[in-house]
Parts: sequence; C-alpha cells; structure tokens
Amino acid sequence: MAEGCNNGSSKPTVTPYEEVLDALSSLITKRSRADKSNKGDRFDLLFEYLKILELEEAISEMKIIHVAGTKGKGSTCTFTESILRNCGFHTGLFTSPHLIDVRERFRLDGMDICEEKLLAYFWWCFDRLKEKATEDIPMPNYFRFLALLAFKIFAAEQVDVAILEVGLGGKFDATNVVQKPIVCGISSLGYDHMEILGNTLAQIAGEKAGIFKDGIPAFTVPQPDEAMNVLVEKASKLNVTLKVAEPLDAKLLNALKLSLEGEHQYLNAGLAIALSSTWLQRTGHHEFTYLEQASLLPEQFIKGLTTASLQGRAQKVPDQYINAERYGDLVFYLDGAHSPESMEMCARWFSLAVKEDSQKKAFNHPQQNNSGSTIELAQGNPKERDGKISMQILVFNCMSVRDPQLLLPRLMKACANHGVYFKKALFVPNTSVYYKIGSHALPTDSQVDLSWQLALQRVWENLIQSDKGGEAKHADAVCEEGKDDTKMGGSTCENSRVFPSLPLAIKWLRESVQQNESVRYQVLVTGSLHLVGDVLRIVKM
Ligand SMILES: Nc1ncnc2c1ncn2[C@@H]1O[C@H](COP(=O)(O)OP(=O)(O)OP(=O)(O)O)[C@@H](O)[C@H]1O
Ligand SMILES: [Mg+2]
Ligand SMILES: [Mg+2]
Repeated sequence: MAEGCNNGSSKPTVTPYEEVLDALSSLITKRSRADKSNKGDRFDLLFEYLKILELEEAISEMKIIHVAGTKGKGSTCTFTESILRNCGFHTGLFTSPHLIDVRERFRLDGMDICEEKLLAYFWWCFDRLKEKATEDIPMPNYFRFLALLAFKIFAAEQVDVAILEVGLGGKFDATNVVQKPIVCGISSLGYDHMEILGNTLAQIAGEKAGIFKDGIPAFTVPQPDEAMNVLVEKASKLNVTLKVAEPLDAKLLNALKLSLEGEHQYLNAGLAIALSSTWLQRTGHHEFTYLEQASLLPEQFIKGLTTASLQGRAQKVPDQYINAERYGDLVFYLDGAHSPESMEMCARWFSLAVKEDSQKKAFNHPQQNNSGSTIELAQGNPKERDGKISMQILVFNCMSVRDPQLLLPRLMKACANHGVYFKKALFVPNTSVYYKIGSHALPTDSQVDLSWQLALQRVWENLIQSDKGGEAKHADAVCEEGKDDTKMGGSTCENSRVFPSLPLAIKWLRESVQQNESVRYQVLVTGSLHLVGDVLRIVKM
C-alpha cells in the first residue's frame, strides 16, 4: 500500500482518478436505499462484504465513535475528530455527503485522503468485491461501498480512533455493522427523509437509536420530548447509559470562537466534547479527562473546537473572479441546510452574519459617523459608511422529495424577523444531478427540465404576495417565461428568477455587481449541499 502522497503527476486524458469516479458511479442505484424488498439491500449482506474484504477482525478492534441524527452529524464528528487529533491521536473521519470531491468523506489526521491512497484502497476493495460478486451477493450500492472503503482505509492506516457519521437513519445504515463502538452520539433530531424513515419524530428517533449497542454509553443533545422518550426507552432496553450533553457554554472557550459558525454549533460542540471525553476515558487516556464542573476545557479541546473545519456549513466565500477593486462586493454565504429546522438555523446565521459583516466594514472607516447606519441595518437594507448598499440575494434549490412549502416560508420568516429581506431569489437546478460523480458530459441547457425550479419560484412569489397582505400588485402572470436577452429559457418574475444552470445564475450575479457600483451583493446559497458544492466549484477554483 502506498505510503506517501504524490501530487505532481502529469495527467492523461482519463486520469486514474476519473476511472475511480466512473467505477463509483456504476454503483449508484436509482431505488431507495431503505427498500428492504430488494435483494441487494439486505442488511446481512454487509457482513458478507466484510468477510470478502477481510475486515471483520480489524473492525472489532477499531476504537469507534458512531454518530447518527437528523442534523449536526457531520459537524459533531468534525469537532470530535479535531479534539482527539489535538490530543495527539491518529484519527480517521468518515462523513457524508461530499461537496466537491469524494475524498472529502475520508479524512486522515484531519486531511482529505490523498488521491494516491484513495486509488490504491479503492481498487483493493472494488476488485475483490467484483471478483466475488454473484447474483446472491451483488456489488454493494454506492453508500455501502463508501462505508466499506472507509473501514478498509482506517484499518490499513491503523488509526487510533475512527469517527463515523451514519449515512441515513441508523439501524440499517451501512456504518451500523459496527458491533462494539466505544461511544455513540445522537445529534439533533428533526424531520428529514420521512419518505424512508417514517413520519413521526418518534419513528425517526427509533430508527436513529438503532445504532445503540448493548452496554455502550451514548450521548445526545436536548431533544423534543417525543424524540427523547423514544431514545430513553430504546437505551434502557439495551442497557445503554444515555446522557444529555449540554450545549457548550461559550465562556469555556477562553475568549475564542467555535470555528464552525451558527448558534446550533454550540449544541454540536457540546455533544462532541462528551463523545471525546468518554472516548478518552474508556480507552484509558485519563490525562485529558474533562470534568464538567471545571471552569475551563483542556487546551487541546479548545484548540480542536476553534480550528475544526467543514466546508459548506455556514461558510463565507468572496467571489474570486471579481475585479480586485470590487473584491468583497460579491460574497457567497453557503450553508447546506435542507430540513425545516436547519433552514431556520441557516436563516439566523445568515441574517446575523450579513449585519456583522456590514458593521465590520464600518470599523474600517472610523472617520465616518456611524449613527445612521445601524438603524438602516436593522431595516435590512443597510447603507454602509462606504456609501454602499448591501443587497441580499437567495440562490436556492432543494431535492424534489423535500417540501418547499415547509422550507421556503421558514427561511423567509426567520430572515424577516432579523430585518433581512431578499431582493431576488434565484432558482437553479443542481449541476451534480447531471454531473454525478463521474467524468460524464453535462447536458446542454436546453435539455434541462426546469419544472421543479418553476414550482419553487411559484412558492416564493406566492409567499411574497401573501406577505403583502393579499394586495397582489402583481400576480403570477408577471413572470415571463423564456423571454430573456440570452434566450436561455428560465423565467423572470419581479422577485425571482429561474436559471437553467448555475453558471448562468453566477454570470448574472457577476454582471449585476459590475453594473451596480454602489451595491454589495450578499448571496445566501442554501437548500441543498450539492448546490453548495456546485457553487464552491465555480467561485473558488
Ligand atoms: N444541531 C443542529 N440543529 C439544527 N440544524 C443544524 C444543526 N447542526 C447543523 N445544522 C444545519 O444542518 C446543516 C448540515 O450540518 P451537518 O453537516 O453538521 O449535518 P448532517 O447531519 O451531517 O447533515 P446531512 O444530512 O447533510 O449529512 C448545517 O449547514 C446547518 O444548517
Ligand atoms: Mg441528512
Ligand atoms: Mg452529513
């Protein structure tokens, strides 16, 4: 197995890495992941795969932290990894989904696995499984393969601790082949994937509690009663000590800030602290023990919590392609929220962040008086001291299994509560829907079906109309479909636009910035982590 990583190789037309992505694409199945009627989805098959890959023993010896939940899994795991790495351990972290590159899902010592190692481990697993595949034991699907690959990577790299985020649900998730983790965590529970996991919070909680293991301690965050009752019941049946980790008290950070922004991260950080300290205790590393009564966290914990990084969660990225003198006038605020609760969290983060950023600018110009600006800030259309107006734009898409009637009003209202109103909402399809993960060509814009984006646009326009108290100055009819200077399709309304592709939406934003020198564009991108990944690809490369 390759020891080091060499990034300086010259690239043939289809690179070895693209071959990996194509092979991975071949594992993507259309059917739902929890469709138990399908042979290939049987949970017990996972144990066959582990046998084929000779991973059974390695997994039983791995010192695992296993995290399920509706929201905050990835953040909690990232904080946990960072804490334990800063305590000096060799870490493996498996999270999902990825934003730009599948390697993001596998981190070793806090870094995405390098291409060279991924290639080697990938083919090691893929070829063995392919060789042994039969009608009864077909190739694992996409997510299962990635989970198996994570186990292979962490076993071969001999990590001290493996931190695993559940892909979907808990009980039947591929990561749940783990029999004896060191500690389990359940992050915030809420409504998501109801089409697979059930319709009530109690059902969802029951599914996630499927990661509890006999006698293994577990932690969760404060939950709604309906969910907590189920967790407590499942825990007591399995002889699991379930404790509630309190949200981190910001004072414990020694005047520093969590590196992941947003109030909800204090919940995730609290859980990460409990998971890390329990892991340390149960593996005999008492030197780091954190006592809840203590007034300060161990310094390694603080370092971990204040330096952990995760793309696409409350992330700010100034556009890199704008003229130098306009730098900072087009800033993307990226957050992959896609459930109603997280939509609200995201809206709050965005609202506070745009105000804070406007004020920060103001601090750079002490010669100007700041009395008027704060008031205007509160009205959501801040005229700042450099004379620029901040304008908020929304770029949105969500998967069609989500309910935009739940997501969009939550977003709009939470922003409005903080005095933030979007000047325009742009709806675009995800690039990755077509791009998938392989090296396949993109369809041309005219092939793209925009009916979902047009439906999102109608929800948005109707929300605005009903907000105006039914005055209905302009009805739906105002939207002009396909009538556009670039003849590119889509639809333009007073408050929103549909673009047939993300690059066209970004082009429009950049042109708008060029044409409006007195405006600073603050663009919230949310609704889908894939969309966030697509935007990062375009604005950061
Ligand atoms: N504790 C929380 N409560 C509510 N929303 C949260 C919480 N933590 C994170 N979020 C929101 O959910 C988004 C995704 O966060 P994160 O990646 O940590 O969660 P996840 O459970 O891994 O999500 P996914 O289902 O996408 O894998 C964030 O961008 C944020 O908007
Ligand atoms: Mg999810
Ligand atoms: Mg995740």
